[in-house]
Amino acid sequence: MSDFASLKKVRQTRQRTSFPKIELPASHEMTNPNVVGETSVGRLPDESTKMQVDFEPLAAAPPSSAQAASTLNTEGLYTSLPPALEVRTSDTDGRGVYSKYFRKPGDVLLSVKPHIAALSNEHLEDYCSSCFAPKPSNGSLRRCTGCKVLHYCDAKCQNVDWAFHRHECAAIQKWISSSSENSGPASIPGDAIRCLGRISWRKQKLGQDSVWAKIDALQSHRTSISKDPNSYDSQTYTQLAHAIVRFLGLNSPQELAEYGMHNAADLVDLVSRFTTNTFTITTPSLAPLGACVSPCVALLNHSCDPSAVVVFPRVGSKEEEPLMQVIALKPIQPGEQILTAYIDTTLPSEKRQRILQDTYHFTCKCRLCSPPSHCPPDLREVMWCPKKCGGMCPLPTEENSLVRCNRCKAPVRDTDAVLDAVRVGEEALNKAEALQFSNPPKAIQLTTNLIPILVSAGAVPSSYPLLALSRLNASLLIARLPSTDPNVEEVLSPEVQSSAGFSESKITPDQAQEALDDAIRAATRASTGLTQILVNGHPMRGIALAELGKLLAVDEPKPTHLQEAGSLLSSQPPAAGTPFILNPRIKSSPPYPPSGPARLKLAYETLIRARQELMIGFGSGKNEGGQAGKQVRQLAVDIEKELMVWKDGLKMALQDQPRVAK
Ligand SMILES: C[S@@+](CC[C@H](N)C(=O)[O-])C[C@H]1O[C@@H](n2cnc3c(N)ncnc32)[C@H](O)[C@@H]1O
Repeated sequence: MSDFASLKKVRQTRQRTSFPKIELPASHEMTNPNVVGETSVGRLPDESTKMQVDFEPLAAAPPSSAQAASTLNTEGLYTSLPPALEVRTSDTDGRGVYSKYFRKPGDVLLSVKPHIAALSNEHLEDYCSSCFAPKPSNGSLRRCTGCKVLHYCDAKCQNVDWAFHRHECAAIQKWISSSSENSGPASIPGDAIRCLGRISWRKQKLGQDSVWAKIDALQSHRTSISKDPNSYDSQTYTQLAHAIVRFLGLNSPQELAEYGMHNAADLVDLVSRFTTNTFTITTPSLAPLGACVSPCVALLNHSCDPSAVVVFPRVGSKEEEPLMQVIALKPIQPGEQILTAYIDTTLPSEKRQRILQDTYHFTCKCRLCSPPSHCPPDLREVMWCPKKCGGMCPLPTEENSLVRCNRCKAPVRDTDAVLDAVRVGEEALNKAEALQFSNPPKAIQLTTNLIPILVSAGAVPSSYPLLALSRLNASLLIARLPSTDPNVEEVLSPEVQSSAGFSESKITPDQAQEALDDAIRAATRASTGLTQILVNGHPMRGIALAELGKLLAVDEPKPTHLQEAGSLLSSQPPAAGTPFILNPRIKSSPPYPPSGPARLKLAYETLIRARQELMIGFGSGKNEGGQAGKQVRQLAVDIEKELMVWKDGLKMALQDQPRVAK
């Protein structure tokens, strides 16, 4: 049977889903890198290492040698793609990657070790900074004796990383000693800065014609940076530019030349190329781990309805990891552009457009963002028909409150109630997201309370913010589950006791069963929502199903619906994503989750479905669905054996029964 350890770990690492915002010491003056007519000076905290970074006027700055170098590097960048792919340029989205041949879902289109990668601060102790493997459950990682910050599996991993860590090691030590608080992750430069440092030091050592200069051939949005000093991108660019100057230990603008930069515009270009082209490295179960840059993967353009996905399935050798792969999600025709999603595509279109505009400076015109007029409403933005005819209506908005069912045409009368539920739900989601690590019981309470409000307002499981609340709720409830390890005796924290109304500090079997069943219901709701809107085989769907299957496979602390032995073979458990969760208006549903053998059978079926999806999202063939797919397969095999034991036991019990005389 399964345990919660891996599920809990996933939850702990789900802290960041997109490009990181870095924190600078308060002494850093915030200046807009692109304000024309205003002299902006970046101040460093340590006066002795103060360097003036004049960021003005960047938009009008002439092409620098770094930009000229990009022409040279473009050729090298394109030839690093495998022969089955080619780069083409269009007026709408610039360069993009096209497939020369037909590819089917699950095909690995591109497989590379990222150019540069760095773990985020909170993972530096628990993951190897070279191969990104987690700390072994029965052992520990080795700490770098220099910086005492990065950790490695062993000396081999450290050697592989040394070319990158060499300068970084000294720079981290200097950074820590000049920080006001000199312990804990806050006093270490973030993953974005460490990535930028690693690129710069490689370029400094190997020169402007080396592979490390390929980043200069990537797209920069320097000239599109907002002129508003308070805008998100303006602040991000300023912070990153200041921090990189400090991390590289630059004392004068002239020193930028060593890194192929000749003025502040070049520095901002570097930062812009990074923010436009960086990826979040994830674990095989999609928890964020850090940041990386891969110039050839960065040539792929975006769609909110993508044909491919970028994943880190952990199928490479230690030296190849973290191996980054682009996998086909849909059939791709010869000559078709391969498109991946840069953002969380479960969000509604307005939110997606805002993030794409703020971070990537473009307006998406994909099928989801600009649907043809006859298209049914997007399931991210719909509610059930108020007349319960089984049809759906677009969720009302402030601008469009006159909405009707797409089937029976009944209007939604109480639009204010729906608008209120959505508004309150969104507020609770923001609060719960902010509190999820500092105060999980409060975050659980917020999400648990708001889900029924949205459900009774008619929201479908895939709609925003219900799906986001359900996913957060499921991950919080999984993290709260007591350990299944018989050697670990857990005591409830006073916080959990008061929030859940427990009178004892030790969890009883009844409470453990209830907590497990709650987590299963929450995971089912989240998985149902994801299945409604994401394409078959999307890695998020596969991982959500795998989590649900693992939960169903956990030994029940106190089985609640023990079946008659004779009903084993005939029992029909509800399929994963049961109708009562899909449509709460259907009242006469069987109890969910089932108990005993019916539950085990459901676990098996869910894991089989998960494996089929993981075999697409994390690659078919040799990949075998990546590490997640292999684990799920093993668990399904174990459960199949357990089901056989049940069946055999039942047969024997029936044979042993005294025959009833006719
Ligand atoms: C990671 S780069 C992709 C490669 C880029 N097209 C190039 O020429 O280097 C991201 C940038 O490409 C452009 N882009 C990507 N997808 C797009 C789309 N669907 N529509 C318009 N522009 C897009 C945007 O300028 C975005 O900031």
